[in-house]
Amino acid sequence: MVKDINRYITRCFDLARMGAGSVSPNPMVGAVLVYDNKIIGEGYHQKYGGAHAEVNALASVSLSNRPLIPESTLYVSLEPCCIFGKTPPCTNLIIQEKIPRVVISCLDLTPEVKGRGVELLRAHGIEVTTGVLEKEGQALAATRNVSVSQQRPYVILKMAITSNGYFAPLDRSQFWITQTLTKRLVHRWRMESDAILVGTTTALMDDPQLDNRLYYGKSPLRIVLDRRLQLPNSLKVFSDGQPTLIITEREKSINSASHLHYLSMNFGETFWPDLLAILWREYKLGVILVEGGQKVLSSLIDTGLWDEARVLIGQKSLTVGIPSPTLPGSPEKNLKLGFDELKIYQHVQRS
Ligand SMILES: NC(=O)C1=CN([C@@H]2O[C@H](COP(=O)(O)OP(=O)(O)OC[C@H]3O[C@@H](n4cnc5c(N)ncnc54)[C@H](OP(=O)(O)O)[C@@H]3O)[C@@H](O)[C@H]2O)C=CC1
Ligand SMILES: Nc1c(N[C@@H]2O[C@H](COP(=O)(O)O)[C@@H](O)[C@H]2O)[nH]c(=O)[nH]c1=O
Ligand SMILES: [Zn+2]
Repeated sequence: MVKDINRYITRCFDLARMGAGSVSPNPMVGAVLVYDNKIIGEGYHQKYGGAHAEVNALASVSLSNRPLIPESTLYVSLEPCCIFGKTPPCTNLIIQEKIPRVVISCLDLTPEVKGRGVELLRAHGIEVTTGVLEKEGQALAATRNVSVSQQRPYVILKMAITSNGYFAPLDRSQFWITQTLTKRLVHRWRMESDAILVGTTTALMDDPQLDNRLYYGKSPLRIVLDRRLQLPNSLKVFSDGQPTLIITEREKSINSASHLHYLSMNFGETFWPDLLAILWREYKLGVILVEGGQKVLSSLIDTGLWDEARVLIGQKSLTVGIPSPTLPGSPEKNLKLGFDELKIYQHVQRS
């Protein structure tokens, strides 16, 4: 029985992941409806602003199976919403459809939901089980749950380092550390993020494209720090016609192209919390991938404003160079990627 429950929740997770890159700042959510140990409906949140997983799961039930709904169990990877957001509350639908049992992996930490969805269902006599494969469910909902509780995007630090711990050559020229195949994984991470951010020197020295060329799906918004608007217009992030947000303390340059957006702000002590709060509140960015350089990554680590770090270790080495940023603690995961290695660190926020 527990095995079956875990299997259905795992199916919810698999469905939820199909929304990666399309639903942020909403969470990835999957749902299955089960009658007599058979799945009769399943769905996931496919697009930001679109129908929720529960709605899609119920809509997928065939006409002949519809009478079974009031005798079925709904499995959902995240607590059903009980608020009017872009769509009506899923709790209303579950109550209307007379679903007698709901099994949930983890709670939605959106302040207006946060357990109220569960309470509402129980108040209507629905049997609710929570906490099934909770750790996996929380990992899937982490970007959403961190952003709604911290009022800022979920921040992923990404860096490539040499086998002997260097980040870049001393002259700051571009030095490719990882194998070609790893690049495709990085482009997948880009697709799954709402924005990529880099520092001024990285934009200048690497002239990166910062787009998703090697995986399916969208490219994220590019964010470049350019305090004094000193970077040349010829850089790819400014000249390829795709959108870039430039963070500066100057006023927007007159005559700028329409794909270039400017955010003028103070580069003082509270720069990072101020910037992240604006990116969440005004730009609705739920996940940011920070791709360097060393100064930008180190200053985010120092302020504690990061949630996850993905460190790629290549086989190449440098005899001298800029040392890699130092992360506190030890990695939660160590993975082998062909000739490269990937270490994933999680940063537990003080809330
Ligand atoms: N191995 C890897 O994964 C990567 C390596 N690189 C390499 O790293 C090198 C560049 O790194 P690095 O020199 O550290 O430069 P960064 O790309 O981190 O840019 C740093 C500059 O950004 C500006 N800046 C504005 N606000 C901030 C802030 N709050 N915190 C930090 N910087 C801020 C400053 O310039 P100003 O004072 O002018 O405002 C600062 O000097 C290059 O060699 C590049 O090839 C880059 C990315 C990834
Ligand atoms: N050197 C290095 C990386 N560098 C990162 O990749 C950016 C280039 O992006 P693009 O121009 O879109 O391909 C560059 O500015 C920096 O952020 N990444 C890696 O996976 N491995 C590497 O060895
Ligand atoms: Zn909902």
